[in-house]
Amino acid sequence: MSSQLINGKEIGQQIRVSIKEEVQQLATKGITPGLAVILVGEDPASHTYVANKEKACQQLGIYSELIKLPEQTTEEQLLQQIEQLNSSAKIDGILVQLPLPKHINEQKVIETISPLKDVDGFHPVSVGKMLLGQETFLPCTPHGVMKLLEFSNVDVAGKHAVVIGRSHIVGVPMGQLLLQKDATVTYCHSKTPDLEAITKQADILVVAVGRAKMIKSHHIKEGAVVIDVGMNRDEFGKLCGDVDFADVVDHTAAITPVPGGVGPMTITMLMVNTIQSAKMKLV
Ligand SMILES: Nc1nc2c(c(=O)[nH]1)N[C@@H](CN(C=O)c1ccc(C(=O)N[C@@H](CCC(=O)O)C(=O)O)cc1)CN2
Repeated sequence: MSSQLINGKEIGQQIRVSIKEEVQQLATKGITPGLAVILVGEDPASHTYVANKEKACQQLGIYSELIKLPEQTTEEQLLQQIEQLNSSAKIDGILVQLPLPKHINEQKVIETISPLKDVDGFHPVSVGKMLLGQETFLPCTPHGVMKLLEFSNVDVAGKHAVVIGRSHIVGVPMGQLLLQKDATVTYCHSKTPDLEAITKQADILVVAVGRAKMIKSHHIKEGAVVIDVGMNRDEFGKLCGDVDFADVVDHTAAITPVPGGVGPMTITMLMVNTIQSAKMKLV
């Protein structure tokens, strides 16, 4: 079967063209969107991600502040930093890069960010509104997946979507967003007894488990759409997803690669959320 490669870099780029136009429109009204990114510690991957977020802001004309804090930063110091940004007129969006060092309570940090500036969509207020289908900041990775499906003309309504993974950041909101587009959604997770029996029924399979190349061709229904949210290193240190791409690709109608699939959409959707926040100044 010939499979369509869902190119997140290209789709993200298309979306960024319209973001740039929106930023220019806002400039005519005296508004420059502003994003603050806080990075605590020395995790190399996190350093790369925040550098890419800064670069995206620069390319699109979004004002950005990168606040790098040492590993030993206390929870109290981090919360104070967030409070300052909550009241900064220049900042529309605040993002604290995850994961945080172990001595800091992630949930407390998320709940300190003003829901009005919660461009990650992780605050309980944003999560609640998302579940109710109300307008809010949607979490960037699942929102990015929905955009990939839309731009690839994958109609979700009436399809059986299976989500493997139940993290608060990806799996759970992913299923909700698919449900809101009228998919029939099944969640699978580490306690699901017969994974294959369920994934084999999926018209759309979204995998977000964090285990390199775990999903093989025997998990896939012929002609399924496969979305790989995983980001792992294989035995040679090469970046790979949760799906064994080479084994699966010929059985799919469409599939995202890693790298170049879901990952680039995460940063693009962060830019979308930052603009959405800045636009609230217009009303
Ligand atoms: N506060 C947050 N923390 C984290 C989030 C998040 O959405 N908010 N998500 C991830 C990391 N992440 C963004 O922060 C992210 C991950 C991956 C990519 C990406 O573009 N990946 C590339 C490959 C990059 C590489 O070569 O290493 C790809 O898939 O093509 C962007 C953003 C955890 N933390």
